[in-house]
Amino acid sequence: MGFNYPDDSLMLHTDAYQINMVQTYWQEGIHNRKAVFEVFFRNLPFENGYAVFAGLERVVDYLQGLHFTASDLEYLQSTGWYSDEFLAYLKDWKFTASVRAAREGEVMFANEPLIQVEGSLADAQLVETALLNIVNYQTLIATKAARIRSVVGNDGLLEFGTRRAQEMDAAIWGTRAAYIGGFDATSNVRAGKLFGIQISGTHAHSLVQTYRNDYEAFKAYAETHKDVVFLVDTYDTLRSGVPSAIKVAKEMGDKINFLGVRIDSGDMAYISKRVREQLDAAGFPDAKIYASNDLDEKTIMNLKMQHAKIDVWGVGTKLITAYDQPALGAVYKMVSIENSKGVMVDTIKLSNNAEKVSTPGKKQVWRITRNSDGKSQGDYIALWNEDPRNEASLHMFHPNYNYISKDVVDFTAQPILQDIFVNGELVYDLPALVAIKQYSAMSLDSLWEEYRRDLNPQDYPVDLSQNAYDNKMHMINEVRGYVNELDLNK
Ligand SMILES: Nc1ncnc2c1ncn2[C@@H]1O[C@H](COP(=O)(O)OP(=O)(O)OP(=O)(O)O)[C@@H](O)[C@H]1O
Ligand SMILES: O=P(O)(O)OC[C@H]1O[C@H](OP(=O)(O)OP(=O)(O)O)[C@H](O)[C@@H]1O
Ligand SMILES: O=C(O)c1cccnc1
Repeated sequence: MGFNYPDDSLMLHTDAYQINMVQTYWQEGIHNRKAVFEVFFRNLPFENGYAVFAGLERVVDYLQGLHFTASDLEYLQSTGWYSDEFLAYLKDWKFTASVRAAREGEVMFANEPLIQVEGSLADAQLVETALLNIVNYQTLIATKAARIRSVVGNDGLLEFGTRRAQEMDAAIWGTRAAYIGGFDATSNVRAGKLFGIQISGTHAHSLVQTYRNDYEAFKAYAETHKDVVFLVDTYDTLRSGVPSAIKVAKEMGDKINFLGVRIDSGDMAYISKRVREQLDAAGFPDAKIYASNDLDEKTIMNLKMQHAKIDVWGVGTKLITAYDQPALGAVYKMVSIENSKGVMVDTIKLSNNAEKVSTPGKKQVWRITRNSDGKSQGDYIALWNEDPRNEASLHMFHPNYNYISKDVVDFTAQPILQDIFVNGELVYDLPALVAIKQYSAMSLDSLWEEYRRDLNPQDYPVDLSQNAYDNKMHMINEVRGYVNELDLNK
């Protein structure tokens, strides 16, 4: 569509303040100073013990070949905010920064870089908004999906959210994120086409309403489809819906593959048990019971506690909208910048709220696993020039409560941030989606159960190296001293 702009691009999918700042830097001649920014979130969503990082593929797609098109520049000019010389600079601008990121599907934690952008101040600033937009949403949905997967065990899990999603992009990319987080299939046909996700589905109440009769509707449907699941709750699940489904399944025999029935209302624990009895008694012990209706991990867990006889769960609204926590809150913070002498200096953002004080310096996240059992001991955030693989013993301590500490020996340290772009060139082979999903399950599996449970999980250790910690303390003191000196209220 392009809203009548044949060359519409995502370049202006940003906040005006980014371009405004870049105009300042350009005017001052500092736009090419090197800077490092990192994306991280401060709190895990849904009070979960981990997050599933998602969005990298779209980030790559967005960054590749990013530039201002003619209509982008025309629009910027029409605002009257930017000088012709600056617009001429934007016309030739290309993204040439380096980007490092966690693999898609990786389990990640609060206060650790998910993505790192290192390049000119202009490059790093211009891409902030889109990067956050992508990663905030997709990571949130992948995490919600993983929570739901964790309560259903090996049951089937279908994504049904498109109709309730916050518009079309959210439906498509949310479906992809849900798949990474553990869903098996989706009802969204375009997501099937674009991403190769298995599509799946039953039928709506309107089919039954059209025929005004369960039996007629199921019969007509069965005559035109194989692998059928009948929605049995339009009029009366136990007296009409299920008996009609059974009748059609018996009549059609081998001509259809009767997969089962879906229930979408009522007391699903009670009804599913009665439906199971009816299907079994009719000789369909393998027919599955599908359930949907405002499900989420809490309701599903509760239904399982009630021994509901449900085999396949269809989840829409509460997954795709991240209903109980609609924002992840990931931020993009500058951690280092080149000074006028060409030297990189670390930067910090202070706050009265200790949680909001950023950790200065370009960093790597190291996942520390104990060799004896392959389980994660915690993440170790170190300055870029450090390499814990050279250490025989690693001192890990809580960044706020230093007395909580341990020394780890016989460990493997895996660097989490990978090179994605080097000086604007894509150097990363994007894995197939199914490989991302498998990687995610593996990454989750490396966590102790205590961090994985849905309710009140233990805090996974995210520690700073001694150098990263000392650097942070040093900078806090330095900035405090500077503010005291400068205090204009004095
Ligand atoms: N046994 C159960 N235990 C806990 N929650 C249940 C149980 N059975 C159903 N639920 C959930 O309770 C909620 C009931 O919602 P709602 O009142 O909208 O359903 P309904 O009236 O049965 O159906 P309809 O969608 O036709 O209004 C849903 O979120 C459903 O998933
Ligand atoms: O409840 P969710 O988790 O969002 O799952 C998707 C819902 O969408 C459909 O209902 P809808 O009332 O839109 O259509 P229908 O007439 O087919 O039931 C379906 O029956 C589910 O209830
Ligand atoms: O196929 C289904 O059963 C389905 C699809 C979307 C929403 N609700 C149900």
